[in-house]
Amino acid sequence: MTRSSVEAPARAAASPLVSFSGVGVVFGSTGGHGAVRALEDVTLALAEGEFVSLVGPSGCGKSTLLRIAADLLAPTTGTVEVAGQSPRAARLRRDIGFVFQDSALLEWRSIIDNVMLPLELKGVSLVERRERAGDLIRLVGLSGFERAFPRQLSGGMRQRASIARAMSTAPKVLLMDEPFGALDQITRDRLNMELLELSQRQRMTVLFVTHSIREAVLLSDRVVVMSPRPGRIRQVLDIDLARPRHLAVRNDARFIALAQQGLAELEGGFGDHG
Ligand SMILES: Nc1ncnc2c1ncn2[C@@H]1O[C@H](COP(=O)(O)OP(=O)(O)OP(=O)(O)O)[C@@H](O)[C@H]1O
Repeated sequence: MTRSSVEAPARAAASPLVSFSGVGVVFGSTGGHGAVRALEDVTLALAEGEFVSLVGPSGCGKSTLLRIAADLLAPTTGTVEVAGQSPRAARLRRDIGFVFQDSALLEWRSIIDNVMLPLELKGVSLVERRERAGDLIRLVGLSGFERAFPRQLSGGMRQRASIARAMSTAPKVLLMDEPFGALDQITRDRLNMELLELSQRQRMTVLFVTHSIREAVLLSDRVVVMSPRPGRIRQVLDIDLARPRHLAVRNDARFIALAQQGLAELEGGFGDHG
């Protein structure tokens, strides 16, 4: 059955885990000379366990939206809730995990020490930290590399470690900003599959930024296409492909049609702008 994109936000609104309501962001003084309107009137709700991707032209405010949810930035207008509370409260309760394009691991700490860091900050005992970090390292396929340092790992392995670290506090929401953008295609495919499996198994709510429409369609329940700056929601695509998904789904006619539709929306956005 095909769900329309009009019904989808209502479904998410039933018990939203993340909600943006009328969010706008202006950098610099509002109305001032150097002011940059990054986002305008963004309203979006993610249901618990939902995987939503943001795609849009460079500079349309995707990272800005993620940073707002992560409490790294306050919106100029509008409101945001994460797990029923403000982003600040959600961050302090460690309900949010964040993964960047560059793994941003601490180079002087071993992999297990990196994964344990959020637990350390939360005051979890050393015994429990070791156990949980060990489990996560196994989960992301890095067994045997606990004592290695980040520089000894490949890019894909570093991203796996980064995902394990973000998941260490069992966050309700995982925010991912182009996490696989710097990886080769084969590693990226493999990590896409692992992320799909992990997010389903842990019932995590994921907000994922990517430049690849195909990656967005492969992973998501919904794909949000944004307009050029100031970023607004241009279209929400419902990805009605069955789960569990495998890489081969990319050959299905429905996948190809959805990816083409997303691309057309993106290109249309550029057309409207110019
Ligand atoms: N701290 C800041 N001060 C001023 N302008 C900023 C700041 N952060 C972001 N911007 C501007 O806001 C706009 C949105 O940036 P953002 O990084 O969110 O876009 P994006 O869609 O993630 O881009 P990309 O796809 O290239 O990563 C850009 O024009 C950027 O230059």
